[in-house]
Amino acid sequence: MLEVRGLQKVYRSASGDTEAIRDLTFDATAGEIVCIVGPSGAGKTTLLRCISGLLAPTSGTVTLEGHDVSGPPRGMAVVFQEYARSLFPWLTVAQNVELPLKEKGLKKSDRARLVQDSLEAVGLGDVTDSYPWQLSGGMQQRVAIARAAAYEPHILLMDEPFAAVDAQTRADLEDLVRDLWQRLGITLLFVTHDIDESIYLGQRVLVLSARPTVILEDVAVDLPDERDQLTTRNDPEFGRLRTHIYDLVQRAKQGYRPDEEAAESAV
Ligand SMILES: Nc1ncnc2c1ncn2[C@@H]1O[C@H](COP(=O)(O)OP(=O)(O)OP(=O)(O)O)[C@@H](O)[C@H]1O
Repeated sequence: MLEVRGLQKVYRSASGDTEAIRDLTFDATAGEIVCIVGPSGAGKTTLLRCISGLLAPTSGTVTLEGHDVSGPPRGMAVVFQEYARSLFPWLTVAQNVELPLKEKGLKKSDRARLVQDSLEAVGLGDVTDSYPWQLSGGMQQRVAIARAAAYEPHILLMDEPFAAVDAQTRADLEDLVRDLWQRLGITLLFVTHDIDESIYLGQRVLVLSARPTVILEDVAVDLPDERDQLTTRNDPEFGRLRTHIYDLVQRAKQGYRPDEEAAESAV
């Protein structure tokens, strides 16, 4: 589904170069949930921007379903942290969800069905004619998720989508995302700061080093596919993974890198 090969990104500016990503190589197979964690400023957003074709890599390639990504790919949807900025305040909830479907060229009856189905799937079937600013933060993020789901993407990228909502809403949205993922059979790449969230959602967790980023470890999450907030988080394997990933992220913050050469340049 997705192949990232030798990805490097250097931001160039008059005040100097910033190497955000040094060398990233990984795959995601169709239907997989891969979570990405790493220290603040590691380059997680940069990585998602390169994968979504919004930013050109300095070197390396991103291939989606066999095609090189050089602009926003058709089969991809993205949900960002800032739902308030990603929804149009002058459009109703239904119109916000419908907009990308118009751009996709779907006919009116198909659009209406997808809008209604996706809003019902996220529990917002009764606020379709409201405006985003009339909804709570958690509800607005549900609209953004419904918009992505209605688009019927093959791959969905989510960049810290729940960072701005309260803990209870966050747990509900995590379950919603797992539910949509299971029902739609999509591939999901999910960036988060929250180690527990990465384990709860993921089948794999990619742990990134500090900038310039490389992969420290590709951790397999060996937990049953049926997850719930109490049982899964109390599973001894969940605790083991939490300790392991926490330790990796702490070492990443202290400058630990897997390759000798990079370790020297980071000092
Ligand atoms: N447009 C830009 N121009 C120059 N440098 C940039 C630009 N965007 C990001 N950077 C730098 O690249 C590095 C990686 O940034 P990025 O936002 O990808 O990290 P992140 O892991 O997503 O951070 P956080 O976890 O804090 O959200 C940072 O040092 C940042 O300052």
